[in-house]
Order: sequence, then structure tokens, then C-alpha cells
Amino acid sequence: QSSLPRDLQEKYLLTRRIGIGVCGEVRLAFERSTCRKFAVKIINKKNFQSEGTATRNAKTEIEILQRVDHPCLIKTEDFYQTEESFYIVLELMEGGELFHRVKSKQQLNESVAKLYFYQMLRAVQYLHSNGIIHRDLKPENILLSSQDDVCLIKVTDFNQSRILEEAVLMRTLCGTPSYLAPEVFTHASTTGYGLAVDAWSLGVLLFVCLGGYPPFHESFGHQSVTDQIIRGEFTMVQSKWKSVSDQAKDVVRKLLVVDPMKRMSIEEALQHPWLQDQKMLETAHRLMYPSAEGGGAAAAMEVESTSGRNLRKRGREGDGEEQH
Ligand SMILES: CCC/C(=N\NC(=N)N)c1ccc(NC(=O)c2cc3cc(OC)ccc3[nH]2)cc1
Repeated sequence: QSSLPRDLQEKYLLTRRIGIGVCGEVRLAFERSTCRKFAVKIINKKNFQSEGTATRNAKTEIEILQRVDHPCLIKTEDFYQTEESFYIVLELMEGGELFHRVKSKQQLNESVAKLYFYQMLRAVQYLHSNGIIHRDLKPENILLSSQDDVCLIKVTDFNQSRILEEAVLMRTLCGTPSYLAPEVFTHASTTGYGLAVDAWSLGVLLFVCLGGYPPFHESFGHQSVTDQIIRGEFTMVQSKWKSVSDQAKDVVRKLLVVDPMKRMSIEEALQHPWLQDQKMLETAHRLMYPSAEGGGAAAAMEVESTSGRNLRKRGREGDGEEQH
């Protein structure tokens, strides 16, 4: 048991482990003064090849977490560190990881999968509008707010995330182009291509929620997982997929497209017929914007559009501008 920072101990009582990851664990914690429950993510620095990388990654992750504000993105409460670890105090997501939910239910029913998928799309749409690529979307990084099927989801773990440095690309293009590779000029290295990796991952996530098993896995046939992915070869086993609608399958097939330029984007996915489901949208907005409860969906849409507008404004004027 590595020694916990004293100021963390003074403010929180850390109890049992509730989650385990490659770079550390998650403990259930109680704020001593209020008895409110929190999750404390402990990230061991030794897992990174060098001290510098650990600190840089964590700093980026913390910067992202403190900068983003969306109902479907995890929120940090506090941050501590010692020589060997980072301690991040987070809102507790009582439902745990989507990974365990899908595992225990074999597969989610389509309306639940749709509700979760829509929230993931909104979270990733928000990240992308802030110039952030998540790059590591998987069931372990999708948390559920309660044990109920109808619940809020939150995306977490920004360890692999990258903030798109358009400025770096601009500077590059100012230099002599003669040594630059073609992809620097094509879509490949600007926001378009980078963002598409998250669309692919959301396709894998939706496949797992609907089918209860992953589309690419070493146990399938003779090919390596990498070959299966590069070829975009997956199978929708009848026994699992016969109860899934054609529209849901269409979303999966349009996201699991190998060519990033041909892959359906997040925006296109949000417009797909499968998600034009008023009942689901009302439930999702009620979960995401409970304060807008009184005015119903209209108010929720109002909240969405204003927050979207603010974002775009901030994007144009850079981060310096404080939005009031
Ligand atoms: C800022 C830290 C973001 C992060 N990981 N970041 C990283 N791995 N670099 C991360 C990773 C995992 C979690 N997990 C949880 O919060 C969590 C809550 C929870 C509750 C459970 O049962 C009630 C079971 C598992 C849980 N995981 C929270 C944050």
C-alpha cells in the first residue's frame, strides 16, 4: 500500500477497490466532512517508460479534464500526487464500467444500446468541437451513473487523448514544403482524419453493446486481430444479431469502414435514421440536462444549442476569451 498523500487522507477516506486498469486502480472514497462518495483514480507513474512521459501525459489528461464541461464527460473534483502516483478524485459513477454491464447481460437490448450510444456520440461530438481526439474509446472507459438500464453515461480515461494542434500544422505549412509527406497536405493530418479514429471505436463499442461480443478478436478464425481490423472483416452471428434492427446494423456497418474518408462521421451518425427516435432523445436530454426538466425537450434543445454556440465562439477566439 503506497503511502497516500496526507492532504488526500485528511479530506477523504479511501476504502475498497472498485475498478482496475492497466495504469492503476480506482478506489471508493468518502469525503470526511460530507460523507459524499467519490471515485479516486490512482495512476502509477512507474507504468510509463519515463518519469517525463508520465507527468506529461497526466498533465495533458488533467488539462483536458479541467477544460471540458459536458454531461457525458467525467468531472474531476480534486488532484493530488506523490513521487510514485497521481490521485484524481472524480464523481462516482455508481453503475461502474459499461464493460461489466454488457458482460453480465450478454448483450444490451436495442433501446438501451441506442440510449447509451447517443450519449457517447454527444460526448465525442463535444470533444471534437474542442479539438480533442479521445483515441481510446472502449467499454472500460464508458461509465454508467446507476445500476438502472436508463442512466447517464460518461466517457473517461483521456490518457491517449490528443489536443489537435492546428497551430503546429500551420507552422509546418509555412516552412519549405519540399520535404513534407503528401499526407501532411491531404486531409490525413488535419482534424478530419484524426477525428475519424473515434468514429471507428464508437462502431466497435456499438457492435459490442448490440452483439455482446467484439467484432475483431484473436479467437475468430486464422487471421490476427490486426489483419481482421485492417481488412475490416467482422461477422454478425445470426443467433446474436437476429433480434437487432437493420437500421442499427446499418450504423455499425457505416462506422466500421476501413477508409477513414469513407467512414461515417460523428455528425452523420447523429443524423442517422436509427437515432431519430423522439422517445430516446427525450430520455437522453432528461438525463443530460435535468435542470431543464420544467421546459421539457424544447428547453433541453435550447441548452444544447447555446452551449454549442459558446463552444464555436471559444474555438474561433481561442482559449483566452472567458465566456460569461
Ligand atoms: C482522470 C482519470 C480518468 C481515468 N483514467 N485515466 C487514465 N487511465 N489515465 C479514469 C479511469 C477509470 C475511472 N473509473 C471510475 O471512475 C469507476 C467508477 C466505478 C464504479 C464501480 O462500481 C460502483 C466500478 C468501477 C468503477 N470505475 C475513472 C477515471
